[in-house]
Amino acid sequence: MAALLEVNHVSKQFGKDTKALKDVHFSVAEGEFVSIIGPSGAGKSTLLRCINRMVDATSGEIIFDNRNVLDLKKKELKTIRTKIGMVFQHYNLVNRLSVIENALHGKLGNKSALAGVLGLYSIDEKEEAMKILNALGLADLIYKRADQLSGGQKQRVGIARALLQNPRMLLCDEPIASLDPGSAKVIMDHLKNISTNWGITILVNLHQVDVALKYSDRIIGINNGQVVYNGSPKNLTKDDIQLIYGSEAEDLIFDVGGIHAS
Ligand SMILES: Nc1ncnc2c1ncn2[C@@H]1O[C@H](COP(=O)(O)OP(=O)(O)OP(=O)(O)O)[C@@H](O)[C@H]1O
Repeated sequence: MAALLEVNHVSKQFGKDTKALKDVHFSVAEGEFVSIIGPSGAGKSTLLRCINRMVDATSGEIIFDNRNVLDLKKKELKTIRTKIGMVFQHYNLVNRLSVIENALHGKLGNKSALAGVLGLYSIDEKEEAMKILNALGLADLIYKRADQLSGGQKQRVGIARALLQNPRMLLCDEPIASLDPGSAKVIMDHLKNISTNWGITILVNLHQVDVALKYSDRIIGINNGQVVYNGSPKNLTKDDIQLIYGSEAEDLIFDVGGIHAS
């Protein structure tokens, strides 16, 4: 399948000394579900942020839908960002607004500033929001304020908002790190369904190796800003885990249990 995203030799340096990404190189096919794993500080969030230019890479190329994201001017960047939805660990909802108002914020990238400020949404947009909220099991909660929701419900609103952009890809930065195991499973099942049945490409940062093994078409392992594993979950060995996590690996191998012997 054709690559939707190509990350070509991307490096990112913060200040004089911090090399957060070093010559990172991989591609992602349309509709693929790819997990990025690695220890704290490995560069996972920086990588996702470079892809939608929340952070500017120091060098390299990021080709999304045949355009180099790093070359885009403000207006083109705004257009391409509507095609790249972002899902955050802490949801980034507006607490005083309702579920449906938060979800409709996904449409703001396509609107004039005035229409956005006035909250002017068409009937079609509202119907689309209802359809997506229904698919995410939120139909009964549409008028509830965001600050009255559970963490798992908030994250589903965050996903609905991202889907209302009509994205081709979702970047999910630790989407289950603040959730209990039950809510985490619901979120991962929704993300998998969005990739498999809606054809939307998913790139997700995860701390949990067992979750990455269960849900991913492919795993990218990062250590100290470098890609040290890029392959199928089926082929991930204890040696690969050791390479990705270094001294933290022993606990993880114990937790993951079923991982293949190298
Ligand atoms: N805005 C910034 N300014 C300076 N250094 C930064 C900045 N953002 C990240 N870093 C540094 O870049 C490196 C990679 O950080 P990043 O947050 O991408 O790692 P991570 O793998 O996502 O970690 P975690 O799993 O803990 O979220 C770290 O050394 C971090 O301190």
